[in-house]
Amino acid sequence: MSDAAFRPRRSCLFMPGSNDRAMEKAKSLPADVIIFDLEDAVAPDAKVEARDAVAEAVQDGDYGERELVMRVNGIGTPWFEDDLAAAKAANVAAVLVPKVNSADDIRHAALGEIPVWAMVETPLAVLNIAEIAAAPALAALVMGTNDLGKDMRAAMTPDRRAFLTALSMTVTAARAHGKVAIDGVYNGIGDAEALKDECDQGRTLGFEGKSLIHPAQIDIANRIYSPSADALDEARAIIAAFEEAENTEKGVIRVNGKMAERLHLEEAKKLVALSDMIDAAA
Ligand SMILES: CC(C)(COP(=O)(O)OP(=O)(O)OC[C@H]1O[C@@H](n2cnc3c(N)ncnc32)[C@H](O)[C@@H]1OP(=O)(O)O)[C@@H](O)C(=O)NCCC(=O)NCCSC(=O)C[C@H](O)C(=O)O
Ligand SMILES: [Mg+2]
Repeated sequence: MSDAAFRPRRSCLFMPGSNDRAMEKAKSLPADVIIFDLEDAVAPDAKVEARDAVAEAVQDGDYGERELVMRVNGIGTPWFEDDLAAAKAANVAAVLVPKVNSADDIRHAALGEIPVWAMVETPLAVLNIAEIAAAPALAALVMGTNDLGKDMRAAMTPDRRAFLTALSMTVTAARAHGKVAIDGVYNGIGDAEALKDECDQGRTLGFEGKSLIHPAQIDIANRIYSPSADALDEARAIIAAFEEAENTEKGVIRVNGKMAERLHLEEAKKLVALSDMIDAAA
């Protein structure tokens, strides 16, 4: 993954492109990624106005370091082509395509330099996840557990047991191809404890962040998806140990009673770099 692609994506806040107040508020919210939605959160008769409003908001700036992503309407809808053109003209950081089913869909949405993010929210997308993740234009996979649950006729339980296969396949495919994997939204706005549990679960599965629907969810996602103080201490100890003169040529050493190989050194450097980026943006 290039340096430009490596950045914090702990909290990815969705907002309807038809909600001017939310788009204004987002300028001061500590979300790493802002996802302006033109799809399910916008009613059909508000689509065109929302597209113009999002394009204007992105072009006007004032969102600081936040990564600005536009979720367009699905391929085959009357709005898709114009949404893509607006995303390109506004020079968004990425275009998020819903209801993707195949690598052909990614090619269809590819906009030259603008990376494509894909919602993983259909049973076909889960079955085709390896080819979707391998598509060159694809930069990130974002779980859509609401649509996936509907199509699978699966129950939304707190442990998300119906989704574990899809969640894990998505992370595996993303990792196999050096792409980003973002977990799905949690619909309960006032339930901080349940959101925390779901963030813990997503992090354990390997996601690097969570998509969110409300400002009250940002701090929890940021906290859980930030490197912990203990993890940073361990990472810095591994880096320092490999820098010692007697270890510079070694493949494996002992650090604080644990085995550390070069792969751990690589991970340690990434963790420290991520933490530095988070601190710099704060
Ligand atoms: C879910 C909501 C409709 C709740 O709205 P509401 O009850 O009006 O929120 P509050 O009164 O608590 O809002 C307080 C203030 O915060 C601002 N706000 C609210 N939500 C957002 C937001 N997402 N981004 C930015 N700012 C937000 C309000 O404007 C209030 O501000 P102020 O008045 O100045 O104090 C609402 O939260 C909402 O619309 N959320 C996003 C919904 C959305 O985008 N959905 C689509 C993406 S999720 C999805 O599609 C899932 C996926 O595809 C799948 O299949 O799983
Ligand atoms: Mg969806």
